[in-house]
Amino acid sequence: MSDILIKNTKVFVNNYLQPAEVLIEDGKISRIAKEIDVQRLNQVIDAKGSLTLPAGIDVHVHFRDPGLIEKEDWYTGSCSAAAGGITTVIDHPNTIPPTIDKKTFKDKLKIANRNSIVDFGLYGGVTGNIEKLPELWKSGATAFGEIFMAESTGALNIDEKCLDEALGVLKQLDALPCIHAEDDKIRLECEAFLKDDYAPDSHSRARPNYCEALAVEKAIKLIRKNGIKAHFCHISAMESVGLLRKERYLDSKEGIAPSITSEAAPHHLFLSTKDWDRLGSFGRMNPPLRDRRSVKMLLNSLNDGTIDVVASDHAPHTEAEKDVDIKSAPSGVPGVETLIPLMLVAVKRNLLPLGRMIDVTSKNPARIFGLDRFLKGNFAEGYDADIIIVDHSKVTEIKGDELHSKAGWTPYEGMDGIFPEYTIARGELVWDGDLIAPRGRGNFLPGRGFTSGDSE
Ligand SMILES: NC(=O)N[C@@H](CC(=O)O)C(=O)O
Ligand SMILES: [Zn+2]
Ligand SMILES: [Zn+2]
Repeated sequence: MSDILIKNTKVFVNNYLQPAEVLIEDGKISRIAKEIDVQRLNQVIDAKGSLTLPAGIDVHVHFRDPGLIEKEDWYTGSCSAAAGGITTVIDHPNTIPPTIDKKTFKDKLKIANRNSIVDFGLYGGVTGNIEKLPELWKSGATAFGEIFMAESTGALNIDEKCLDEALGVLKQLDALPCIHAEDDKIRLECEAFLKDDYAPDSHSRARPNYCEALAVEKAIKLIRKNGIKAHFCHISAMESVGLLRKERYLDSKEGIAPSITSEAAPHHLFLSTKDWDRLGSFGRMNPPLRDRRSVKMLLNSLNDGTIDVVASDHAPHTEAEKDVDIKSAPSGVPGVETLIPLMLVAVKRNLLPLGRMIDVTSKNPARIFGLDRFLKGNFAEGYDADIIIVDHSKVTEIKGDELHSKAGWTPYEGMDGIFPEYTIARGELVWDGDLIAPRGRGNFLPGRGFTSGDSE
């Protein structure tokens, strides 16, 4: 494996940016110092004053492979990740077939092993398959979900009774459930009421804030009843944030670590219901675009620590699939490649501090999903060299046709992004303006329940 010395750069260490050099050996960060003297080196990168930062860990992607590879596959999805500064992903189970038992898990693992250029974990799906959860855990599922409380792409949603049962089993396994919280009864009622309304923004009205908040509330009750730790996917409504804040408070009063963690998606942080006019049916995703008040609240809660993680919910669909009326369009937008670029612009605009951005895109996802065991999520000597080099002054326009997802479009068209100059994954240069990584170089990062021999 080639060694790399990054010269003429700045690193964010001890809470401030400081000039440094970074030495990478055997895939690890081996030294961070003002000056590093080495005799023989394979490669020197002159960062020309750019920042060397931890790469992102995106715990919420839908790479669509197997079964939906007209939308994305493990190679294109992982290329899109690497080009956007993400070196680890966790893939959700709503593929065809869905990842809901040992066989479908192993089949997806084989495909990912052969094709992914970034390291990856896989979620185990939760449907009516309660008796299959232990075998998914043993096969190496990182966590479980997304557990759909309402219909979304793939229609894997379950009712409260089934959720309760699943939480009971996952508690026994000591595995983490990840919940897509929307209330399906409210969705059905609102959709029926809006059945003749074809305005794109009717999708936001069909799944209103209280549709999410009520599901969050119900899920919290079941989480507490089962005494389990849990994670909420893509929180978007201000009312949900209030509920999560309360749970944080209750845990802190008991003097215990937070039992409930959550993530926000870039489309809920950087887009709003104002974008319906521009996006039309391309703006359809679940949970839907929210109004400015929720957007502001979401950003505040990312800053104050109520929300722990930013994850893309990369959910690509082709342009042809999306370019239909709002009710026929599938839900979901691509986002793995634009997550870090949008967050870097947010830092530049003082919407959140750089240290907090690093926490929510790298440190916290590693800790919550147990990837710190693999030496991920810490920009420090001895940890995996998962690194991006970014020129913070170089703001460019996001263009869908320059991104690497099969989707070929982005809801952020024309918006500002700061893209990485280089992405280094476990010490290997994978992106330098071109993708230079061999297919299949990504490693599987199995969950804690993995029993070797059970998953080859
Ligand atoms: N977010 C979406 O609107 N769609 C996701 C599924 C999901 O996360 O709900 C998809 O897989 O297409
Ligand atoms: Zn979801
Ligand atoms: Zn999703």
